[in-house]
Amino acid sequence: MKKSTPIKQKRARSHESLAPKSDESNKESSPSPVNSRGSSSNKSISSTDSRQSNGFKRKPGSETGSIERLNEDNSFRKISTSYNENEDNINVVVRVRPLNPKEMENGDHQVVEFPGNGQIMVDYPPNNPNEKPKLFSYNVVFEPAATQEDVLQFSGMKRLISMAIEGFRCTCFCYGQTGSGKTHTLTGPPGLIGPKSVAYSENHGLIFRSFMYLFQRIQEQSNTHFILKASYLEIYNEKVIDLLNAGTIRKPLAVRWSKKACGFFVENLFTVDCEELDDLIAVLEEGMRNRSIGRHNMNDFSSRSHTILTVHITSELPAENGVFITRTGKINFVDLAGSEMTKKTQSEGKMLEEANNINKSLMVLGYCIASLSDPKKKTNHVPYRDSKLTKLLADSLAGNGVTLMIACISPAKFNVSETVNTLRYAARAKKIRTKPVVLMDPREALILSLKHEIETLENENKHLRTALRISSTSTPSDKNSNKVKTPPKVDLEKLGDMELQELMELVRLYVKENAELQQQNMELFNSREVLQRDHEVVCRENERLSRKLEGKTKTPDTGR
Ligand SMILES: Nc1ncnc2c1ncn2[C@@H]1O[C@H](COP(=O)(O)OP(=O)(O)OP(=O)(O)O)[C@@H](O)[C@H]1O
Repeated sequence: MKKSTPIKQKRARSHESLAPKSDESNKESSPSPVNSRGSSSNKSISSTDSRQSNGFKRKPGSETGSIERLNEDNSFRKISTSYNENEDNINVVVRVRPLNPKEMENGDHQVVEFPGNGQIMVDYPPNNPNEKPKLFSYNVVFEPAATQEDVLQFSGMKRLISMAIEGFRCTCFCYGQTGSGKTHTLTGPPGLIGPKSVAYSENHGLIFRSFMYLFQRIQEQSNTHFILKASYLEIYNEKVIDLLNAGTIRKPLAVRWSKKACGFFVENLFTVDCEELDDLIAVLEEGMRNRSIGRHNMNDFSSRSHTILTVHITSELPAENGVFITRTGKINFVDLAGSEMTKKTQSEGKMLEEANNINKSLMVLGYCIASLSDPKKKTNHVPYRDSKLTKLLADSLAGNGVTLMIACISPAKFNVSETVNTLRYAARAKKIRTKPVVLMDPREALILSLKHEIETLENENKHLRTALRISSTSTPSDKNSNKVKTPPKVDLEKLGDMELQELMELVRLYVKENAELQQQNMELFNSREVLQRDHEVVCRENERLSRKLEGKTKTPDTGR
């Protein structure tokens, strides 16, 4: 069996110092940066909790519990959150960015509040005494002071990475209006990733941190061979552009349907082998360099396209009998372009065309989410084919994947209607249910199952043979006992070296032998039953005759 080169077990560049330090988050000053569903608010946790790591500690004995952060003075500060690893297949978290300098300059104020337990309250419509504030509930809500590391630790991203390693198709996508912090969450502030990028910054976003975590997990599994490949594309004005092979012409690539994989794929998309962490980071840098960015009234570095960075993870795990189990998982990082009100962004010309395309594809995504989240509509048509974005996300939303949606919002009153729209969108996405499955190499899965079958049949046939031998000694007249042809004897340890055809032939012989042995056993069983019945009849007749004989010998005594 072909084996691939394992991922090199060495750390890359200067990222060795990247592991989050326990006091990394101490610089935060807000009392409640994260809150989440199911948290037991204001419950304090003993500082002797053994499950303490990275400056955080969790409620003992439960995966769901409050998270507190370690302060510089070694006391723990409640950050009002709970962390539940076993969430739905589509987890939805909300990240609220801080008010930006422009909003503060304009005297804008915050219209969102955080009641805890994964809830967020929005004063909408603002300052209307006749309307109650809108309350929404999610898996986790990250408040403005939450750090980039908080997002990795508590969004469920680590679970997603582990699942991708196990062979699931996973997707993390950021959704929200323009300027709400999607790119910041995924990659960090503008200029951080690029030729002059620093080795490590606390501003590094979720992608960078996920790569780190991915390599850490892979290096822990020294008995498994991993092959990592990455691709990076953007959907700009409904055209798919390869960000790793963009060239000067930026030739668009076709999105096609694969019958075999039952999904859409991008034809001729460049995939790069990534043996080391640095290779993945180089992919991120290259893609970020080539993506389309523009400046408008609400964001100086606005993404003018949707981007999808995919890491394919193939693992080869040695199983029994020299067989390898191959699994291919993947993880997509999707940075959606922000929905925008063109009046507010004052987009015109090229920018306006981009905005219209962005809004259109997001609208189609919205329709798909609405259809999928409504059990009544689910059987109806889901309009994936109406945009390239939804074609490529179809699998993540409704197929066999596991998805994390990070809804990014601004806290400012100026953006409140877009904020409520995003929160509604996210609430709908939360209702979608998927059915995740592990992707295994079908040929190797077949070989493995054939080997199990051979072993089971061999054991069963052995028992049947023994049963026949026992029966045939008790019924020496039986003529069938030696009629069955035994398959050639194989060393079970060497099954791994056999070709698929040989294995299938072996299974066929074992199945044949099994059927014949079953037949013989059945015949023997039937003839034994007949013998038993005859035996019973003879016994009963014997008894009757004995009783009769007894009666005859007793009569002369009583009569005279
Ligand atoms: N949580 C945050 N903390 C600090 N700064 C943030 C945060 N979120 C966003 N910002 C800053 O706000 C600005 C806009 O953010 P970003 O570019 O990520 O928005 P976006 O949602 O990706 O916008 P677009 O859809 O236009 O691309 C950036 O300067 C970014 O660094």
